[in-house]
Amino acid sequence: MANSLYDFGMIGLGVMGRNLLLNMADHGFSVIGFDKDATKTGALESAATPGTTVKGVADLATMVQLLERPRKLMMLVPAGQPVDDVIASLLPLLEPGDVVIDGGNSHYTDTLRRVKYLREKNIHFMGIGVSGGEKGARTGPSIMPGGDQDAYAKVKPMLEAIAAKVNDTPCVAYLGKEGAGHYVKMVHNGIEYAIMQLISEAYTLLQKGAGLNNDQLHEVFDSWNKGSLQSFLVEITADIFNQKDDKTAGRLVDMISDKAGSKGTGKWTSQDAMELPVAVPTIDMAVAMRTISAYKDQRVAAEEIYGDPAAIHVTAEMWIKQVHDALYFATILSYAQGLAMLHEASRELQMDIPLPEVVKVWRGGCIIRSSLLEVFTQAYQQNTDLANILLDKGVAYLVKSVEANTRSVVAQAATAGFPVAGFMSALSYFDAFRTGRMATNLIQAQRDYFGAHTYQRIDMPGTFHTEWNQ
Ligand SMILES: NC(=O)C1=CN([C@@H]2O[C@H](COP(=O)(O)OP(=O)(O)OC[C@H]3O[C@@H](n4cnc5c(N)ncnc54)[C@H](OP(=O)(O)O)[C@@H]3O)[C@@H](O)[C@H]2O)C=CC1
Ligand SMILES: O=C(CO)[C@H](O)[C@H](O)COP(=O)(O)O
Repeated sequence: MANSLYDFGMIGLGVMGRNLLLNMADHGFSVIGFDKDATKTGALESAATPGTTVKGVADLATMVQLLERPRKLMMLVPAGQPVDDVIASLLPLLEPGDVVIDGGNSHYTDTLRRVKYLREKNIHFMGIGVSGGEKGARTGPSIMPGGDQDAYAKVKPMLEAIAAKVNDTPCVAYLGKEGAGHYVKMVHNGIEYAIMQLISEAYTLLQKGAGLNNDQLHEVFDSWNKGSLQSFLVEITADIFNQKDDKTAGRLVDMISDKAGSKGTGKWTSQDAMELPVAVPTIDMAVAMRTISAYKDQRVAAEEIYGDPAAIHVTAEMWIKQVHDALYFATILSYAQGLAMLHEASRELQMDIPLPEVVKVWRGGCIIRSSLLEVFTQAYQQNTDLANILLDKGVAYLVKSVEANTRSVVAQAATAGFPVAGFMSALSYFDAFRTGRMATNLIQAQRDYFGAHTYQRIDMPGTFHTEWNQ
């Protein structure tokens, strides 16, 4: 490699950057990575598969000089200021036509700003969502590119080579204009938050409601992963219940604090949904529950005052079946909310997001991959402009098949006092969505009564105001 230039460069050799670069090398690309921490550049080279071409450098200018023109490089650094800092350091080193990719979880409005700024300097800037965590990055992630189509053409063969494959189809596709890649990744993470919240609710209903121990929880989630709930998140949940603690005689899950962290993408999904506007209450609830999880002292004090949930009065066998169905129902509703958000954002923000491609890209490699994505892929084959997957006949059949058990779980959990805001919000969204005439006519009447906000009638066109109670 002494006189040759490298195919691809990576800035930031943390969890994602290191593994994605090694994945590229495994697929025959010569790669070079930069990190300011020399231990990470050394670790990159020593982790490379023998026979692959991988170099680590601790000087950015050296990396840029060693890249084939036009240069193709990606940054995988924390979102926010670090991305702007990297761009500022890169700019004096680049030439017109070079392609710079932000593969991190940046907010799409930052990506829009950076695309514009770098376009003025004839640099192609792309926001690309990457999902799959550490293992996915190494062996095949789901990749969500958006932005400059010419730039995408330059990196497409490499992205297709490293992406996860489903039936030999790479889990990567062009997903829309400018900030679309990061928008789709943000909503992916919003759905991820919702499903994780629902699984944690199923856990409490089975553990505290039916008295299942960790071995039994492992068995239940493992069996669920072999059926209609097959998914990456259910699969890793089964594994988690099996993990022994290396510091005590118990299981690790029981020793982990119940304060859940977050890096922002779930909150952004809720915030941007309200901006559009579109309703994503199960995602909103998932964000809120992580927030409530931080109020540890207050929750412990409140438990003293209000007591524990009451018992569930069905057999464990029946309860497991009902909770399974509620999780299936609410998981479909979480995808429905996220995909409806993408449908609306595509139109409202002129991003041209191809929903049929999004669900195909999510079938493999990503954190929210599940057998349900095949169902949704078929739904979008029937109607490429489907506003909400709940309107698809195949999806409706599945939802109806588990509706009664979902109502039963929500009713019993509410009666007993279990915290199942995710399940409740999914059911509430469903019940509002399937109501042809909601009670919101009364809200319109109230708004007109106190604020002269006007209303529309159902029997004639126009805008009306009434002097109420005259
Ligand atoms: N971990 C995951 O599962 C996933 C993460 N992401 C996203 O990918 C991005 C990277 O995440 P991840 O790899 O987990 O993070 P890590 O913290 O593991 O790695 C980030 C790397 O960026 C470096 N870095 C930080 N600031 C700068 C800077 N100003 N200039 C140059 N390098 C810098 C860090 O160096 P140092 O440590 O020396 O500061 C570190 O090597 C984030 O946006 C994250 O949200 C996306 C999908 C999944
Ligand atoms: O993008 C990811 C997975 O898809 C990252 O793991 C992200 O950090 C998850 O979000 P949070 O840290 O807020 O739970």
